[in-house]
Amino acid sequence: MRVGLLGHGAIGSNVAEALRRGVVPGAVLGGVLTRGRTAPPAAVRDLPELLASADVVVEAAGQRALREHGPAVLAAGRDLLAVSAGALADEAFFRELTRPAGARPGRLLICPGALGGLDVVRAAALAGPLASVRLTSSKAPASLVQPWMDEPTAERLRSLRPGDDPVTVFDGDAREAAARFPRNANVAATLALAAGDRAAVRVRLVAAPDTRLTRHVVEFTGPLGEYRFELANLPDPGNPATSGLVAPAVLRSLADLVPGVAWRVA
Ligand SMILES: NC(=O)C1=CN([C@@H]2O[C@H](COP(=O)(O)OP(=O)(O)OC[C@H]3O[C@@H](n4cnc5c(N)ncnc54)[C@H](OP(=O)(O)O)[C@@H]3O)[C@@H](O)[C@H]2O)C=CC1
Ligand SMILES: O=C([O-])CC(=O)C(=O)O
Repeated sequence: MRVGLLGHGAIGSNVAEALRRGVVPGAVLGGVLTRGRTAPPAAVRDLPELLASADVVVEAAGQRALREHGPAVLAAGRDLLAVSAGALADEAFFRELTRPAGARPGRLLICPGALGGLDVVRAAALAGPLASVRLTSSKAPASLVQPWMDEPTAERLRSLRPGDDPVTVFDGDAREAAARFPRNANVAATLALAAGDRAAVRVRLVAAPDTRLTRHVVEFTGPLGEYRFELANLPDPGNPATSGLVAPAVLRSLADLVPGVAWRVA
């Protein structure tokens, strides 16, 4: 299975390196497409070249890149494994990507990324509607700074030090979280997709000066019980906004796509 990579940053470079080391038996690196700010190994010039090099395309390049390239990847019949699920919070784009054009379009697959436990969320959602679905994410304050923030707010986040109180920077629904924090709240959109109701997930983003870890706490109630689980991920050294777990999560998802795998914990 030839893997085409969109993006060669914190996630993409780790995925590329692991594929070259043979971490996923049966999967090899096809090509890598970036905006050209770096020159990654196996670099290709444009999307047609990436598609020619790949059976499956991994998007690890951001919500804008998923919008730009996702429809053409699917229309070309390639499966698309996406990490920037926040782009799907936009209703029109969600419809476009989940009803792809083309005679035999590829499948859209959402990687769990920095999150886990989505098997439980999806199973519980099949038993009946979920209630009070909540995600609370806390991470390094500086990685929550956004271009649209006013300077005093951005500066307040940048100047938080260990010992200072945590600051809630967002409290609202998953759709708005994903749009306002495109490099932080893809997990919120992923949880909303897993829960089956993209409007119902309540999201709180917290700037936490006291921890090295990025925490995601998922809570919900379903017809079969009450659930709460927490992940505490070390940030990726290349991008503190991104959990180090995301690249291995991509590799795990790719391993499940290799043809001929006889069993799996799905
Ligand atoms: N679901 C999840 O749990 C998570 C999802 N994410 C998503 O993954 C994305 C990537 O994260 P990360 O690797 O840390 O980001 P980085 O900023 O480290 O890397 C981004 C890479 O994408 C490339 N890129 C950007 N725009 C385009 C484009 N239009 N076409 C092709 N390549 C492009 C950049 O190329 P260049 O070098 O040329 O600029 C760069 O190589 C995030 O923006 C976020 O959307 C991130 C963390 C968790
Ligand atoms: O990496 C993380 O912990 C989560 C993240 O940035 C995102 O969902 O965009």
